[in-house]
Amino acid sequence: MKKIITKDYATMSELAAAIVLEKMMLPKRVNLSLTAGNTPVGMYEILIDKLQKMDFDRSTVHYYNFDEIPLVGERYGVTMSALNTAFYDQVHIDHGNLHELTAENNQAYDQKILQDGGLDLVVMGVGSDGHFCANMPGYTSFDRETFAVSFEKGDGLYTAITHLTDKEPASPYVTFGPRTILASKQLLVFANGKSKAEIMKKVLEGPITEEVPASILRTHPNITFILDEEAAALLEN
Ligand SMILES: N[C@@H]1[C@@H](O)[C@H](O)[C@@H](COP(=O)(O)O)O[C@@H]1O
Repeated sequence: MKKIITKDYATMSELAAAIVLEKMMLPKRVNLSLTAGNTPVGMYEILIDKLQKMDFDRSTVHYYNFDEIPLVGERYGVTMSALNTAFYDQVHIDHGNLHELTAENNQAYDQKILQDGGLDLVVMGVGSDGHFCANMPGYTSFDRETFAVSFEKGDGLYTAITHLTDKEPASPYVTFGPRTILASKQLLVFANGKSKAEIMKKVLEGPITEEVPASILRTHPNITFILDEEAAALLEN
């Protein structure tokens, strides 16, 4: 496990962008999974700026969304819409290179990834409750590959999900499971700000437990955590 602590959000974003860019430039097919959310906003700004200025072969890089909350009456769910806006549309990624995770294809998704050569890099944030992708505390089993989770209007998951979108979510949501993530060749996890300090202490230095889903990530042999000083404030090591 590699841990990098940066002085601020801008430096964290630069380092993350450099790791992603290096992968994108490999002279071969590259399979990436990238996170939505607030954490990667700075990273995407840097990547967009660099990619717009360089001659970049977009055809060799493929993107596999790692979770999705479908929306009632909408073509795209929460994650795909967010990634389209934050990154894919900005750098004109061909839709043939975007692999949507859906309620229909989730059971075959791990097999598809394997057939496509496996994931080269997954970039993830961590929720302040310790979730990664959509592996929530209380709904996580470390044995799982990609799976769907049903919810009903008004139940605990529905309530948790409505914090992530202003629109009406449609059951089930879908997510990579821990086994899907751990099968990736490389992982990058980043976190910034005081609101992530307590959870990053648990993720990096607490017990590995399904109650803190992201704690399993540190068992991966090729994982880098990048934290700004605020998110790292409670770490002992
Ligand atoms: N599905 C996403 C996660 O992939 C993301 O890591 C998390 C943290 O988001 P943020 O970066 O906004 O804190 O939010 C959502 O739940």
